[in-house]
Amino acid sequence: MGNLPGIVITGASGRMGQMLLRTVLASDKCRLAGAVERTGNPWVGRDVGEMLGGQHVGVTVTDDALEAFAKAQAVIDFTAPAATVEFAALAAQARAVHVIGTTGLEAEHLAKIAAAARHAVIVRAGNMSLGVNLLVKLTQKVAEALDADWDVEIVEAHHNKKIDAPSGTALMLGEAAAEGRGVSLAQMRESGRDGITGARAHGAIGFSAIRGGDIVGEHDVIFAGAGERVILRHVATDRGIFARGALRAAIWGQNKSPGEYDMIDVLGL
Ligand SMILES: NC(=O)C1=CN([C@@H]2O[C@H](COP(=O)(O)OP(=O)(O)OC[C@H]3O[C@@H](n4cnc5c(N)ncnc54)[C@H](OP(=O)(O)O)[C@@H]3O)[C@@H](O)[C@H]2O)C=CC1
Ligand SMILES: O=C(O)C1=N[C@H](C(=O)O)C[C@H](O)C1
Repeated sequence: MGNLPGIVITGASGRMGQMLLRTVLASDKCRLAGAVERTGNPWVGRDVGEMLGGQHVGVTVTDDALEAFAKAQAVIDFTAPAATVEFAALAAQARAVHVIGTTGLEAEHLAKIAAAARHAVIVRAGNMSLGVNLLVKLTQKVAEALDADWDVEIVEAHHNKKIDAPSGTALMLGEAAAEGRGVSLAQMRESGRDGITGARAHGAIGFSAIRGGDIVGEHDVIFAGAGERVILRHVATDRGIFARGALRAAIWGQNKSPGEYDMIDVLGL
């Protein structure tokens, strides 16, 4: 047990935090080394098992991230951009692998994460599931095969508590389509159409977001041509797929050289 990699979960009380805690506790490949929440969160000071509605597991939720990270080999972090940037610096200080699932990261956050990755292993992906990462590769392949007369539209649907759009996954798929076509997503991206928008720009990569109920996550990549459409789709029905991917990344990252990696690296796709 002592030799298994110790994992800390940040944002422990969140939707993904709770799923990650359950996944780590059920795994025989790692052990739960800590759980972090921010100061004032009602989980701080309580036993993880109790907060998950079961038996005590002997791990108390803390708001001292550095102290928790120092005792661990990996940190799995599905929180919010400001928190993730802070955790990246602390995980690097503790030389712990930092697995980042947080989405909505802007250029300023990405620059700080890249700086932390000079000293530690960071695995970051807007979607940690096997299925979506396979879809990313397929999207790139299809975009390579079809010319820009095929309009690319990415449609995503998520639960009504999601705070960022387009989703991290949609952006990964958009990047893959752009790469397949040999263009820059920043230049071709078209989102949030409303009103008299004018005709669609040739070669644009469009994004639409649906928010409602408890949708876990659904993504369509539509290649719309003249007289036919190719649609690539992924439907998530259980957050366990993200947690299992993140755990795999945390274990994969042990003994790797410092740097930034993604799930395509982890899965060897
Ligand atoms: N890459 C992937 O595969 C996936 C990524 N995600 C992403 O993961 C993130 C979290 O999603 P979800 O679990 O649904 O969100 P929740 O809102 O349920 O959970 C977020 C957690 O992070 C904590 N948190 C937020 N800000 C801070 C901070 N500044 N310091 C410390 N803790 C903080 C929250 O604490 P508090 O409640 O106190 O605010 C909460 O516990 C999102 O960015 C989402 O898009 C989600 C699923 C899959
Ligand atoms: O916030 C979510 O829930 C999810 N976020 C990720 C994203 O932004 O793509 C992954 C998944 O779709 C669920």
